[in-house]
Amino acid sequence: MSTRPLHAVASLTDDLRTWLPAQRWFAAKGRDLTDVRVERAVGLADGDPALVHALVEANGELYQVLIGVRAELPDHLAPFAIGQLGESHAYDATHDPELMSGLIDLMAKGADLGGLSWRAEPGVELLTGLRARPIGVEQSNTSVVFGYHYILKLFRRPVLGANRDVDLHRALWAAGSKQIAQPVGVVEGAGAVLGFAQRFLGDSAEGWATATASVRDLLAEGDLHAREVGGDFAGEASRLGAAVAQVHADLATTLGSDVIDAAGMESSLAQMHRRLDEVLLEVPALAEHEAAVRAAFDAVRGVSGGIPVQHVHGDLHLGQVLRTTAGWVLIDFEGEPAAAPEERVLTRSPLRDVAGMLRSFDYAALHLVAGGEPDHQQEVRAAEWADRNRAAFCEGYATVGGDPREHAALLRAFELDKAVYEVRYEHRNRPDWVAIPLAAIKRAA
Ligand SMILES: Nc1ncnc2c1ncn2[C@@H]1O[C@H](COP(=O)(O)OP(=O)(O)O)[C@@H](O)[C@H]1O
Ligand SMILES: O=P(O)(O)O[C@H]1O[C@H](CO)[C@@H](O[C@H]2O[C@H](CO)[C@@H](O)[C@H](O)[C@H]2O)[C@H](O)[C@H]1O
Repeated sequence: MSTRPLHAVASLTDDLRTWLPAQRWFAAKGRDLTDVRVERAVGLADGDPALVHALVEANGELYQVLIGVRAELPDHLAPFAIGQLGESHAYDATHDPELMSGLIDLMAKGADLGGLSWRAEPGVELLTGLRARPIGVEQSNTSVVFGYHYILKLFRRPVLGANRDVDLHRALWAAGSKQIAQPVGVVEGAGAVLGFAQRFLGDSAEGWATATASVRDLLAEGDLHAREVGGDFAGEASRLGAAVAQVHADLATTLGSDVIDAAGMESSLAQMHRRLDEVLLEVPALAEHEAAVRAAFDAVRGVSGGIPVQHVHGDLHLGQVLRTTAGWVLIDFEGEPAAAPEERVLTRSPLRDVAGMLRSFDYAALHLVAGGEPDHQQEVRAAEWADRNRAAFCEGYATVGGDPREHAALLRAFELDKAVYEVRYEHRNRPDWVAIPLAAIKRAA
C-alpha cells in the first residue's frame, strides 16, 4: 500500500461516488455526483491497519478523506466502510482510534510526509502518546479528541490558501482573548490547511445543549414563566451576549474595521436578494413570504450614517459556543458552510452574528414543540423563553458593545437573511425542521 497509494485508492472511485453523498459534511447535496477523482493519496501508516490520506475531487470540489485499510473489519468499524481494496476493507479512518492516535505525534515532531506538513504553533510543546477519541458528532467537518488535551479538526472541504478559522483564532489568541480555545497546531498540504488542533476544553458544555435543557425545564413545569423556573437561561444568555461583543471588539482592534458606503450596501443587499432567489427555486413554500422579505431587505437603504463592518464569526449559533467554567468560548470561525471561500473572508456587520444567535434562541425554543401535536400553550411558553433570552443576549451585548436593538431595521433584515439560509440548510439536511425557519419568516416578514 505505501508504495503506490494513489494507484490503489483510485480503484475506490466507484465506491466513493456512493459513499461521499451519504456523509453529513458532503456539500454537493441536491446535485448529482457525476465526476469523482482521487487527486492525491499518501500513506501515513503502513501495516494492518494502514492509513492513507486522500484528497478527492467530486463535481469540482475538493474533499479530504482519511482511509483506513484492514484485512478484517471489526464490527465497530463496519458502519464506516467505504469499499474493497483488493482483499482488504477500506473505511473512514477518522472513526478508528488506533489510526488517529498518531496524528498529534506527527504534529509534535514537525513531520513532513508525502507533501503534508504537521506543525505545532510557535511556542507550543505538544504532549504525545495520547489516546484518540473520534467525537462522533455529525458536523461540517470531522474532529478527533486526544486525551483531555487537544481536539483536531480535519477540514472535509479544504479551502486553497488562507484558512479563516485558523487565522481568526491566531489573531484573537495574540490579542489575549479569553473567548476562544488556544490554537496548538496545523496540518497543511496541497496549498490548503487540512487540519487545525486546539486545546480541548474538557470542562465545557455546548450552548445548544444547555439552552435546550432550559427550554425542557420550562416545558416540564405546567404554569411557571421562564423567569420562575430553576433552569432559567437568561443569566447565561446575557453573559454570552457580553462574550460575543468582546470577541467583536477584539477582532476590530486587531484586524480593523470600516464603514460601508452606499455602493457597499447595495452589493450586500444584492447578495441577500440573490440568496433568496436561489432558495425560492429550491423551496417553493417560501414564495408566500417573498415580497415581505424583499421589503425588509430593502428597508436597510433607509439606515443613515453607514454600516460598520469588520471580521466577525460568520456562522454564529448556539452550537458554536461552549460554556466553560471560566465563561463562554466561541468556536469554528470558518463562516457559513454554504458560502464560497471568497465570500466568507469579507468583512461584515457584527449584527450578522447577533442575528445568528437570536435565530438560534428561536430554534432552541421551537424545535421542542415543532413536529408533535400542535399545543398552543406550549408554543406560547416556548416563544416567551425565546423572547426573554433574545432580550437578555442583547442586554449582555450592550454591556460591552452598543445595544443591537437600536439597529432594528438592520437586525430584522439580517435575521430574515439568516432564516432564508436556514430554510435551504434544513431543506437539504433536516427536512423535518424546515418549519422552524419558515415560521420565523412568517412572524417577522
Ligand atoms: N476547543 C474545544 N474544546 C471542546 N470541544 C470542542 C472544541 N472545539 C470544538 N469542540 C466540539 O467539537 C464540535 C465540532 O467543532 P466545530 O469546530 O464546530 O466543527 P465543525 O466545523 O465540524 O462544525 C463542537 O460542536 C464542540 O462540541
Ligand atoms: O455548525 P455548522 O457550521 O455545521 O452550521 C450548520 O449547521 C447548523 C446545525 O448544526 C445550522 O444551525 C441551525 O440549527 C441549529 C440547531 O441545530 C440552530 O441553533 C441554528 O440557529 C440554526 O442556524 C447552521 O445554520 C449551519 O450553518
